[in-house]
Amino acid sequence: MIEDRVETFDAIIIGSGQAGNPLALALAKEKWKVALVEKAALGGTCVNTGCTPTKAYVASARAAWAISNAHNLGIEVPKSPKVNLKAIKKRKDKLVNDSRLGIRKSLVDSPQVSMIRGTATFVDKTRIKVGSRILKSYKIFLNVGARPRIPEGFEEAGYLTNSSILQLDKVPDQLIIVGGSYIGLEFAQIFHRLGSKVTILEMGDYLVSKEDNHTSDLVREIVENDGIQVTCGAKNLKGKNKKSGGITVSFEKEGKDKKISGSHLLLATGRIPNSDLLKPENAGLILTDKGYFEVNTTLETNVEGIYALGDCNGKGAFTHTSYNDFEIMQNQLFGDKKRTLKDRLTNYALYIDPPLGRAGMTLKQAKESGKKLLFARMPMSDISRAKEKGETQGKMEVIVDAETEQILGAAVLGTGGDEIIGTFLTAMYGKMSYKTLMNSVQTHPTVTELIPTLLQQLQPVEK
Ligand SMILES: Cc1cc2nc3c(=O)[nH]c(=O)nc-3n(C[C@H](O)[C@H](O)[C@H](O)COP(=O)(O)OP(=O)(O)OC[C@H]3O[C@@H](n4cnc5c(N)ncnc54)[C@H](O)[C@@H]3O)c2cc1C
Ligand SMILES: NC(=O)c1ccc[n+]([C@@H]2O[C@H](COP(=O)([O-])OP(=O)(O)OC[C@H]3O[C@@H](n4cnc5c(N)ncnc54)[C@H](O)[C@@H]3O)[C@@H](O)[C@H]2O)c1
Repeated sequence: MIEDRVETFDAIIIGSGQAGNPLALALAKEKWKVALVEKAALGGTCVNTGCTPTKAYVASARAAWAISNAHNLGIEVPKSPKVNLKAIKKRKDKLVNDSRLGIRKSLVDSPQVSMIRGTATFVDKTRIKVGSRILKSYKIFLNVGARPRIPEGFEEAGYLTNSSILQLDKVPDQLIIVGGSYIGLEFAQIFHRLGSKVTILEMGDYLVSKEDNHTSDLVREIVENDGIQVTCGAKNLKGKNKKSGGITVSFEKEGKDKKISGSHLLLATGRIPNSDLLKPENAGLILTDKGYFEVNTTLETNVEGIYALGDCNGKGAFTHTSYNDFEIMQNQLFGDKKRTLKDRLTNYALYIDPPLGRAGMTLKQAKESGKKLLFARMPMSDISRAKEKGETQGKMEVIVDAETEQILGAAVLGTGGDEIIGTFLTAMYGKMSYKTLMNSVQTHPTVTELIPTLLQQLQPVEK
């Protein structure tokens, strides 16, 4: 009976994320008949509730901060800035909408692509159900992304997530943020700078615990210098709505019971993959213990013909890693088949101000690799350009393989760090000797000109 209704395609893509959309267009260009299934807004997380809206808010928050701190540069501003969150949101909504419309237009303009709205589930290895429709293909690409993880203890609390906080049109008076990592820190600084009193509660001993402790400590110093309250080592957190309005979060710290109250609560406690929504068991797909699809280095799952791209494969959690998955897929399907996950280096930025740019290994990871290492670290306060800007918080550091002379990792926490890290990354992709970069002449006055000086300071690392 079901077979009567089956619509066949050369490929089915599930999820209009950072890999799904370009893949649909690339397949269409090769004259494949493609179904692209999406349950929510086109563009996925990055466009709608991730990078684009948050970095729009980061820009507004930076403007508020620059005005409030202009007196440090000899500019007297008669009054503190008046923040209009409605206007900030409107600007953000326009950026998001323009991006969505661009994606929509490119897909609609492609007659090979059928846009199908709804939640997809597997019927079996080759068939997908969306509402009353059954789609069939021997090539299925999953780009279903992830959603906020809500920990136990918040069943009785009204909370915000990265998505709902972007819908507020009034700045919260007191914002409690549970989770002191990428999402928590970016929103903490945004809303603090827009006028909220912000408290971060983190269960671990360090903020951004994936970084080296030295980096985490400096990040903490930066956000605390801004005026954000931070409590690490907060265990057993529970949230409750107050009868009088607002929220109370209770927790334990060093064996003592503590409590704080606020007007709003943001949960920034990690993300879980949307793999479960697909009923993957119907296709015999294997998931890792954290719910990610298991993939090989060319993104194929344990089921032949089914591929997983982007956040849902657990191999990256960023827009650029999802897009790179698309590039690998395209190369495997239509190119020389040389590109694989093995080529990719770790890189990302944490968009607090000043930002942290990261590439390759942390020092802890490099030590665990057992390689002979060289290491150097310098404070941002040593750089003329940082001094001239009056933005001297942070550091630059680099780790080198003593035998190959190649750079294994770098961190630039400081003004322009998100851009400057690209210099290290380029040297790493080029498998360049650190000496080439050390002997390069960089432009004065830039923060990048510290790189050659930093490399001159390299010292062996004790095992
Ligand atoms: C607050 C925040 C800030 C971020 N900032 C950055 C940043 O600055 N830089 C950066 O690189 N990364 C950032 N990220 C991460 C980045 O947004 C994601 O890594 C990126 O969007 C890649 O996602 P994706 O392509 O895997 O899937 P997504 O973009 O999440 O798309 C998945 C799509 O699949 C759809 N879907 C899911 N299940 C089904 C189903 N069963 N049927 C139909 N459709 C389905 C979803 O509705 C969604 O549209 C941020 C994330 C957040 C939350
Ligand atoms: N700039 C960027 O590229 C950017 C920005 C935001 C998000 N992202 C992506 O989004 C992903 C998710 O970010 P995230 O910050 O939510 O997740 P995360 O997994 O990095 O951090 C979650 C934090 O919440 C804490 N936590 C978890 N449960 C808790 C509890 N019950 N009580 C107290 N603390 C608790 C954890 O210890 C951890 O520090 C990241 O992996 C990142 O890739 C990227």
